[in-house]
Amino acid sequence: MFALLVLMCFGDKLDEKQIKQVEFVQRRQLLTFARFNILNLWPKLTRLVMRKRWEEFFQIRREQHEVLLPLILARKRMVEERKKKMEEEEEEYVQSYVDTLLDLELPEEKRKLNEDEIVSLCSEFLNGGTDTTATALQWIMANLVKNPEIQERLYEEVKGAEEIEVEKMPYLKAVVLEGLRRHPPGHFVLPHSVTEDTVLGGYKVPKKGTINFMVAEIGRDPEVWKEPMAFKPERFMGEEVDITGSRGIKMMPFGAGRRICPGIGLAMLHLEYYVANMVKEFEWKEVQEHKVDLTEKLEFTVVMKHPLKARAVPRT
Ligand code: HEM
Repeated sequence: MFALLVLMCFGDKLDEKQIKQVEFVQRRQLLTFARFNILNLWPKLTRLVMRKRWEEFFQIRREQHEVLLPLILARKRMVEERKKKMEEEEEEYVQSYVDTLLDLELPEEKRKLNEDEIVSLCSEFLNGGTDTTATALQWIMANLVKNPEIQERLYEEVKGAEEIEVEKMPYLKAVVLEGLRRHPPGHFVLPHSVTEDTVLGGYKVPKKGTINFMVAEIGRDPEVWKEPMAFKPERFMGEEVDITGSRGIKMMPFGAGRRICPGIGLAMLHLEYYVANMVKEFEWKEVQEHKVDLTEKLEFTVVMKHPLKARAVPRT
């Protein structure tokens, strides 16, 4: 998943060593996220009393720059060369995320993004799109291992297809949606700030107050969902479910409204393709010594406390 996101971000394929370097700086950032969060609460105060931690934070950021920036600049040079070539030889190339950032002009400020901003946006793209999708995939596969009859019904839908055409596979979509409802990778959205005094559900929320939403509880509300803790993709069959929240909210694994996850389309596509191909090529069986255990554990996302261990038997 990470290598795929790196390819989408920087364009041309990087070698294994480069991917490992990117993975190292990004993973370290994720793992230290909680430790540095406090610096953000009272920056003026913590700059005085937590100087060591600030230094550590800047050092990690510097090292991230040292790895990501050369890749961005190399891509910039390559795109410029290719653009020249294209004019001469009409050659085409696939756009990467970095290309779009290099082209972007901020309309209000009438300026291009600077290097620091591009590094941050690449980092956000890589971190935002890897753990979330990989976690969701693991939960979905765990439920398919635990429920062989659901896996079999899905296999019936995907087995004949030469290529996976997700729009013709309603049960596949239902399996992915049920996975996201029952096990959203994030149990909360990112913190949101209120722009004016307001009242929500009878509670006064003051201007600048921080609020969040209980994503997992919403998707497991027994007043909205029948048998909410059961894994039943059938509940999504024949029913158009809108997960963007534009027509009411029954589940919101990607958030809702203006700050909804910008990777929603990509994530759904990745999940559908991965699940379909994994089930098409292999039968996923439970291993006696490693029974599927759906206990949750909070890391950067809410992951399986005991990661899935299954036997993948090639389909003949
Ligand atoms: C199953 C996969 C994913 C899930 C469940 C997920 C979920 C979320 C959630 C809940 C938020 C916060 C929304 C809010 O605060 O209201 C978010 C934000 C974000 N996601 Fe995703 N996401 C996924 C995949 C991706 C992918 C593939 C990308 C990009 C490649 C991505 C990039 C982002 C970014 C950049 C933000 C921050 C947006 C902002 O600050 O406004 N996500 N995501």
